[in-house]
Amino acid sequence: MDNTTLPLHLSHVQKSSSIINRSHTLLHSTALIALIYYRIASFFQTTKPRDLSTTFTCLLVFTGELILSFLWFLGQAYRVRPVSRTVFPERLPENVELPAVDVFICTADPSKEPTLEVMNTVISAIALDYPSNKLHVYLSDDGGCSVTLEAMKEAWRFAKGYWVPFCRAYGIKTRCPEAYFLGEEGNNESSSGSEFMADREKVKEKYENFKSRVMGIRQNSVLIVNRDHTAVVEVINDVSIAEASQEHKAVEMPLLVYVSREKRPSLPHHFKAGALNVLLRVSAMISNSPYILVLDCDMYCNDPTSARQAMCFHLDPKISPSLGFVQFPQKFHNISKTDVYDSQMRFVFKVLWKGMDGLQGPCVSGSGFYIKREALYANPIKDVDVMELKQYFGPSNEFIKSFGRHYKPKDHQHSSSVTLMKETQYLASCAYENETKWGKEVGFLYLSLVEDYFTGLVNLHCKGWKSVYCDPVRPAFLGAGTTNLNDVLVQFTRWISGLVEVTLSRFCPLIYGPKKMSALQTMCYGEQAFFPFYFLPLWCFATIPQLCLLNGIAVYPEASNWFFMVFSFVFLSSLSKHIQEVLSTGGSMRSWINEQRMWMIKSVTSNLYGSLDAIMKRLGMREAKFMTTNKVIDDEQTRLYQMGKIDFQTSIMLLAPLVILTIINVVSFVGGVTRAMVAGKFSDMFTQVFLSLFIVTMGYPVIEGMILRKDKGRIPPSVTILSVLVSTIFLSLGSLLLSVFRK
Ligand SMILES: O=c1ccn([C@@H]2O[C@H](COP(=O)(O)OP(=O)(O)O[C@H]3O[C@H](CO)[C@@H](O)[C@H](O)[C@H]3O)[C@@H](O)[C@H]2O)c(=O)[nH]1
Ligand SMILES: [Mn+2]
Repeated sequence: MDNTTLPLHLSHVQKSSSIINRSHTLLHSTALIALIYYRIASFFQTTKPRDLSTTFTCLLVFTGELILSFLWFLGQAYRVRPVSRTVFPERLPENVELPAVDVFICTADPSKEPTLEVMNTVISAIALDYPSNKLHVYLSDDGGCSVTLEAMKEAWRFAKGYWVPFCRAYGIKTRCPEAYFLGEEGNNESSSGSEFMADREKVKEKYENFKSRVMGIRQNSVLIVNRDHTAVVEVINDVSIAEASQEHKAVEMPLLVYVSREKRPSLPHHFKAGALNVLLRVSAMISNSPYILVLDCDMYCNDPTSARQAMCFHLDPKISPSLGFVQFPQKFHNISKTDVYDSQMRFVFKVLWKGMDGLQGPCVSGSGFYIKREALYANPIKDVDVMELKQYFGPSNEFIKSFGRHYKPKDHQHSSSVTLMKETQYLASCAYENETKWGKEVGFLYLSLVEDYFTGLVNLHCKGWKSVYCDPVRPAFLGAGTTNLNDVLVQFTRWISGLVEVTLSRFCPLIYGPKKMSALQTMCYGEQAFFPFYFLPLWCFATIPQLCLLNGIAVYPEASNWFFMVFSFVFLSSLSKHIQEVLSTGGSMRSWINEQRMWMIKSVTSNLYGSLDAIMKRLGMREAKFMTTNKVIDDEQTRLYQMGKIDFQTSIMLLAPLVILTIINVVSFVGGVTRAMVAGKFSDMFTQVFLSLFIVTMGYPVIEGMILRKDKGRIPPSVTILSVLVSTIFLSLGSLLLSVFRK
């Protein structure tokens, strides 16, 4: 059949989901309106006048309900039109017609990001199934560490000498060597002839050698982040290395470049966004590819065809002019069966992004996206005079010349010329961005710690660019997920802080978005901007009804009241909708519990601290700080994670809220049941007793960690004692206050 007439990709609206979703939205919103009516009416009722304590606590609970309803309402935008997609890379044009791709990999800290893992990512990118003269791999080293540069040379030798030829000869699917030799592929391959087995053995041995050399380099150096150095740009595939080994045949290889931008302790460097902007400029001088793949240093390429899959969208003339980027989900290679921490963020990548894909497209998700270079340069490239361009892009003439220049494959040979290297160093210097629009309007934006979310919002979707979500069966990229409570919460706190930075700025999506994006797309971005504030209703619902229960104050309608049905419906309807969404996307009841529990845990800790952090930054009381996520494996922690046991080894700041809230709910549940048995009255407090029971059930791992567990990951007795103290103070002070204001 003629390839040119067949579509490169298909999209498919998930009809049944969207019908279920829309009906649920209708029912649930009706119930919410009834609930709000009940609350308002009860404040004004005159038949049973209320005392001050009741009014005040009901007002608090009502505020919590309003915040939850608002967030729920914003979230409905994801549910309107979920989409899934299929690609047909075999229908792409010939290799000569494919556009060039630059791969950007970022690393920052050699002590938290093991060099071997980073090199595996680099090698997997070099080995992508894409014409090698159209592939260029850049590693940005914010650690400024000679270890990384030396290891890269080793990686280049191993890739050129053995790995790439081996992968090409046998069509190996797993192109990350560590994953390949750990996994099953190859051991039971159907075509496992004796020649293949021999080659495999040889490559394996060379890989072991490569590994021990990298380990050796690490051992003989100090692994500290260098915060004071000039820019280093080095093209790795220089002739000296290629000729050094006689064994190397004429293997065509992609270009490999090491970039470590200038760092000075007194100057801001804007973390990953700053690193990516330097790569944008440096790569423009060397390869200037029209498309860019961005990867975190732990996210190796697991499917060599991802670039071709992305091109199925970028090369479709119908969508290409407005298509900014193709996002693949973040997936992880170290997720256990139970995944207690929901480290894979199932819901985001299985439900939310599919929902946005049916609108203007998913958010930039930090890693695993193929973006159009032009989209990052913002508007004013065409028909503007050079002086104006310089105000945007900085003083480099060479860089500005790159705009019109089309990439020529032969340029490789000239890529290490002296003048060129001088220019790239200049482009990678701290001073270059002064008085320019980099980070403000051009490239990746600096205002927020979640540069991905923010850049996607302001520079892409609000400028009219669209995105698509590509979630093939074989994961395109696999990274290292956070698999202990501390890493999960620290990472989440950073994200929350970054989101709140945007929410508090003039770019708050609900203000900035409506004129620039559709209402539904704005709602999705808004949901993420306001989702940090979940900590308000969750803290309220975990303390106020409980305190009231112990003091005999009812904050919900009694079980015989008609409105009791409304409250029950709202509760059950939101739980069952979540269950339906988890089950219909391949999750289990266990995943539902984990997601629900982690949402509660994160809300009362990370959401609270992250929001405070952002507010303090806003007030100038705190400086932005990027805590790089730890990617080093700890055996004991991995064991607990594999067993599905929460590892409570974390700071007291993050742990205490969980313990305090659990204790308060245990006390109020016991108090409530006792009261019902003694007074024989159950109906007026039923909801409050039930709420405590629900929280205690969800918090069961905390109780287990306090009392039953003896391993390293248990809750330390000191934290338990402190929490008992704080809970007692809260309950007695609270009770005192309530009684003062009660007649
Ligand atoms: O100053 C810095 C800090 C970080 N990084 C790199 O940025 C990447 C992401 O950092 P990581 O510590 O792994 O953070 P995560 O929270 O795991 O990353 C998620 O969240 C980030 C936004 O906070 C996104 O940029 C990432 O793509 C996304 O995976 C890593 O490759 C780092 O090496 C830098 O290059 N320079
Ligand atoms: Mn990461």
